Amino acid sequence: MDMGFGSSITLSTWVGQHNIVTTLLGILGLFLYLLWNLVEKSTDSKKLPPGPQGWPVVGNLLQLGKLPHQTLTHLSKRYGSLMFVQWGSVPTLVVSSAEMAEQVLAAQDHLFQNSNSCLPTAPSGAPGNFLLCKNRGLILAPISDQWRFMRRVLPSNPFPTKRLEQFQEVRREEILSLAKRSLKEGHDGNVVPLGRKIQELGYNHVTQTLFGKRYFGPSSLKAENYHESRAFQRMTASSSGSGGVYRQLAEFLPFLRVRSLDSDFWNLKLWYFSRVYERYLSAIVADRRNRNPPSTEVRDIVDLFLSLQTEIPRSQRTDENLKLLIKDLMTGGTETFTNQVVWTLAELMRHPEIRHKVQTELDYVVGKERVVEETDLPRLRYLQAVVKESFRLHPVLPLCSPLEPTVVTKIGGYELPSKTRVVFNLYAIMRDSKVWDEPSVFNPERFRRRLPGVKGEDFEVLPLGYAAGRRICVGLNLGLTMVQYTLAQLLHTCDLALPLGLNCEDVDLEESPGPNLPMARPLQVLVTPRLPPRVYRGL
Ligand code: HEM
Repeated sequence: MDMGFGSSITLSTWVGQHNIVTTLLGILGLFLYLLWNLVEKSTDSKKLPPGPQGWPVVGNLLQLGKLPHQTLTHLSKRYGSLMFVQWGSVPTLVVSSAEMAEQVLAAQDHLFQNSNSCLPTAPSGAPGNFLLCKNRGLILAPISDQWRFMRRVLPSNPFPTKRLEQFQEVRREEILSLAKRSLKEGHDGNVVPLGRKIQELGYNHVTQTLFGKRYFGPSSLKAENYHESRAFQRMTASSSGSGGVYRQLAEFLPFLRVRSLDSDFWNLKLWYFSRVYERYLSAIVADRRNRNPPSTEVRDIVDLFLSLQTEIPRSQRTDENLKLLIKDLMTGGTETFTNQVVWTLAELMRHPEIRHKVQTELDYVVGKERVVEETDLPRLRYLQAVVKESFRLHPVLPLCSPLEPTVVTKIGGYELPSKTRVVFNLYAIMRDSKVWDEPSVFNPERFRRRLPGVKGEDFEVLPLGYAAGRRICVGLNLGLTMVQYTLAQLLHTCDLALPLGLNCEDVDLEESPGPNLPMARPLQVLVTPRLPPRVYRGL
């Protein structure tokens, strides 16, 4: 067969020759790649921190695995607490120890003052744009005037004690409802899916605090609320999920962001979901604005926003900003809380002696004739230690959003190119063996001996982000109170046990790569009452 190259050759000869050519080209490519790496290493070795060898184009992305915080922790043991990795086209510095975190943040805070920030695992296209309005709200927005405004609305301490007190009744009601529903469902020895119940509490609490509605549990299923409730439940279910590894890669490899690759219609679903969400929030805001006569009473965050006449200029008191705020607080305050409580309970089910100690403290401080009140929390010192230890071992946002200094900068003696992202691996920092004995062991006693705070001021325990990095959690007081109060009420009103045939060691602590690091397998327990029946009758 004439292949049109001037000479007549057979198809098999042509293919044979081309196989050789392809192999030679492959070898040449590999040789050039190794040479390129060698040259690059020798020129960069003085200025870049050590790190694992990457591949062309994808860099170290394929090495990250399903749980990047764990892989990076493992790698940092080999390459050190300042490690350089290449995430596709993005050069990244990973900080993995308390000492380095302090050096970078405390000493060099000025570098990050106007830095960009973007979540490493959030594909910017879909959830970023559709759900959280990238660049405009808080969570995914770079540090900008709009971001500063949003943080000002929730002043430097967004849920200060006085404002926390205002919503105390909501918390009490929702947490008691969780205990009552768990007891009811656990009646007759039924296994209770506690994780799901706590998730419902998380949503009910946030939607009640934000705009006075609840969508889970018996009272939400009243006839007039039924359809809205169902719609909300469908909406929350469809918004979860990370979109898969492929879409995560697309964050770092721009050429993967091709519309035709939306083969499972995930982007389309998210777009549809975001429209429904938008309509739903618009109705809530419009309803409140059109209330006649306008209410002067501040019952929730929406009321609060609308009442801040002097604090927020009129031009900023828009429906758009209010909706952005609701979206961010809902995203930030639900699954984080849920997963943190579930991780703590899982540890307590694995360690019955610690669980009993918490209950002994509760009986001593609260007694058995009434339920726990929020005002009891400061006296529950052992419970506080348990919560801190759970925050330390199970950070639900293990890789905080990276910071990106806008200028070339020197960190730890290394010169980093501009646009290098700096990622704080909270998981590694809080398991630093230079700071903690037996760092992987759940041992609340360590917080009885030492008392580092968890509000970002102490570089050894940073579960809520780092104060110096400016993006510290805006709901930290609320989150901390909710986690402590939920655990206290649940452990005081209920006895928890593992289903028949399961031992403590069977409680599986495997992490799932889902958003906010849930447990891979749901926590299932038996729930029975532990207070005299008259206490429950009065609730
Ligand atoms: C146990 C509960 C919680 C944990 C462990 C937690 C953890 C965190 C962490 C680590 C960050 C920093 C993320 C980063 O640097 O990228 C953060 C930010 C944030 N959190 Fe929380 N959080 C909790 C509860 C809450 C609650 C109850 C709310 C609100 C109702 C909330 C709202 C937010 C928001 C809006 C941000 C973004 C702040 C910004 O980027 O400026 N969080 N949270």
